[in-house]
Amino acid sequence: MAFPKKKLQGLVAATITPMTENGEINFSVIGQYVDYLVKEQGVKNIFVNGTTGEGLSLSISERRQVAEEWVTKGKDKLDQVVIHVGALSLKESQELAQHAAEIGADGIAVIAPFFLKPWTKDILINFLKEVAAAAPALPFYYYHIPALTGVKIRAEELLDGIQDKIPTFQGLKFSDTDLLDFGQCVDQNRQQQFAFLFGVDEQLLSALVMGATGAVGSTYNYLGKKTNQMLEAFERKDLSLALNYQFCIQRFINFVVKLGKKLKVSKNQRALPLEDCLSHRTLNY
Ligand SMILES: CC(=O)N[C@@H]([C@@H](O)[C@H](O)[C@H](O)CO)[C@@H](O)CC(=O)C(=O)O
Repeated sequence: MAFPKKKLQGLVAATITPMTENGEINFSVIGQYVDYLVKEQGVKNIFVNGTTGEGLSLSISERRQVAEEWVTKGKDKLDQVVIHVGALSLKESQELAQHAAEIGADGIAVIAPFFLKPWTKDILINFLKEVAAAAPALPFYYYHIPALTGVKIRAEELLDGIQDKIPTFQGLKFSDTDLLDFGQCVDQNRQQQFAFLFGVDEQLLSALVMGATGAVGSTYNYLGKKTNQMLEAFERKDLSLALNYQFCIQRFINFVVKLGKKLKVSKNQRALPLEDCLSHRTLNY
């Protein structure tokens, strides 16, 4: 077993799956995408085939190919490539987990099955355990996203004794706004070396205060640099500056949220005054 592996920390970009105009996966740009994340955003960890990557809307064959391409193109450039392998079918999830191990991914993550839902902690744990067992050398992360799965089992409850059941358990990707639940996950597992990865980008600063060790999110694809500045300010205990960065990021996300489905960018038009939002002119510090 490859443990203990380097702990997953800092920013993790939840990658978009690039598509052609015909709805086919555009593998040809993944190499450039890796370079962009590393060089322009300072982000060296990625989370593939998750919510942002529309993993659950892809076929199993597509998910395998996408995972493989990211691992191949990220080799010697990225620190960690985590593959989301959750599926409604246990067999498919296990197949994807095994495949992630074969191609040399650095970890796997799994959401709760969301159609016929597990209604107790034990049922959910049993499902996760079976998937994790298909890749026994890979760090395993539980991907908690109750608003989308409808599975409301509290993460804090799930984590209680989890390593006894899933020895490869390494951390939690927490995509929810319940900071009581998140804080208790951290507080009750201080003896463990788990990664606590927060997934609500607009609230990351609050989660850092609660003990988040990193973050997985869609905005780190393009706000990675800015968010890294927030992490640095937080590390230096400059909370006022960190808050300015968080507010800046919130203004951006708020703008996009308000646009909703109307968000369209023509070739010559910027969707929003990104520079105004992100430049030092707006950040009054
Ligand atoms: C529901 C959703 O898509 N949440 C995003 C956030 O990064 C989200 O886009 C961001 O906080 C803006 O609201 C991530 O938690 C999802 C994610 O990490 C993933 O793509 O797997």
